Amino acid sequence: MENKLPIGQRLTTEIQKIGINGEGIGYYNRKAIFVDFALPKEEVEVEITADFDTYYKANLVQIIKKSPSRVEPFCPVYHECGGCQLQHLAYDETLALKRELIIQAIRRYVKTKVSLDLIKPTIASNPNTHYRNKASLPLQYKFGKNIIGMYKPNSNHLVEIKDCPIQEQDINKFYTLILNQMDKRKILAYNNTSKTGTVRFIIIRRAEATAQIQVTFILYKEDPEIVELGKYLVEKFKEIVSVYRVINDDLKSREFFTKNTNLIAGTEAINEVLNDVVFSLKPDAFFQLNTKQADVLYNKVIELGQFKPTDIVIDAYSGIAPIAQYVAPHVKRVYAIESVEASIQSAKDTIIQNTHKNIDLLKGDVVEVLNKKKDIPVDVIVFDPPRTGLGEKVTAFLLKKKPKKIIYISCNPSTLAKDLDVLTQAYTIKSIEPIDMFPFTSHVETVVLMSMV
Ligand SMILES: C[S@@+](CC[C@H](N)C(=O)[O-])C[C@H]1O[C@@H](n2cnc3c(N)ncnc32)[C@H](O)[C@@H]1O
Repeated sequence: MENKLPIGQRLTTEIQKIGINGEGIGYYNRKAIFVDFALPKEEVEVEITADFDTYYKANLVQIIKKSPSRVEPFCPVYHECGGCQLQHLAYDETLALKRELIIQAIRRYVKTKVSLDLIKPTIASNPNTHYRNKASLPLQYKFGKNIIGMYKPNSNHLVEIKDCPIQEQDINKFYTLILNQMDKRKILAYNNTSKTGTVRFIIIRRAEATAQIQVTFILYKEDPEIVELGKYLVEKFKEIVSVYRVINDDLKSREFFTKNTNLIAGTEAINEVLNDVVFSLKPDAFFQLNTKQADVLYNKVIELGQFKPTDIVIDAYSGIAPIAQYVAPHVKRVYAIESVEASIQSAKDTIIQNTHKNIDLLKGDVVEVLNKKKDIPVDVIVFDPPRTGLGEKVTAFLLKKKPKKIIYISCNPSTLAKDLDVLTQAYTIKSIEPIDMFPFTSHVETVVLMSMV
């Protein structure tokens, strides 16, 4: 291409919009330049760091014309850690930007015209700091101490995290306490170069309603000292009620849990309470990371569903079935479909402990279960799939089965928009509502209500 920019080239560009990962996007000869930490309408000097077929990547060198929405990030390691992408933008503006990301995805993938009036303002998270109820952080042993942190994006440099403003305060507190105990007991983080140490990750999950904490140690190999530490933690701290250890020596896998997962101290689950329902949380069961916003999301489902006592509802991709639990009092029957055994188990325990017994748990892949149960006379289906979205098989099922109403919860605007493109052949979009589940990150949750044309 003519006028190709070499690596290291500096240039000035005006940022036009924000990308799906929160980066600013400027252009050079109509080829996009992705610049982390740059904001729309800013004039910036950048340095090209990579050249791909359709875009450049560049570092921000200096801001020549600053956006009025730019603010000072509140985390001291914001620029290194990579966990958040939007702390340099005023919170209200992050909400507007998340709505914009959905608009961009819909314009790109949905052929039917979608009126902007249908896309509501993003529902803010309150609180928007210390909202995260679970952290899964890697460890390193450095200068005679265990440290915990996040890997700097695209590097093996661990950025130490001491007091994360996104995690719940108790999670920060117990990370510090556990690391101190590990140092004292000479339990070391695993090091793959020297093959020393054992602990690869520590996961801490906290239930907001009960303040109970569950700690899970992901180990490279067995370590009897961890069992002792687990027992100590449960005896010493009233909040820590459940400690697990997992042996996982597969350094390439992104999964934490293996068949070699054992409770080493305390109870099997911690209890969270939402909408008067007690949820049993085992370490590998899915639970939304922002507890208060999860309640907002589930109440939104109730509001949009306008359920009737005669309704039959499906909660697809149900996790531990919180949506089924919220919907159950309003309808005749709910079928919850989930493939992961741990989540099904937690959902079962939740049903046993609570009053709503009109929920049937169906274990398996959503496509297979829907096809097996195709004769159920469904009124409303609620979908909450992973980032991959519904995909061809589920959308084809819906176009054939034609339930009256669909509520689609999505954590990925692109796959959502691709699925909507197919579903709008038979369905009318009634509303699209972004919900901020992960403040100051580029992630956005969306709830879409659709009904038969
Ligand atoms: C985004 S979570 C939603 C969970 C739940 N609605 C909630 O709010 O807690 C998606 C869930 O879908 C499950 N899942 C992923 N792929 C699946 C599939 N093909 N069939 C059934 N469940 C699946 C995951 O295990 C996870 O629990």
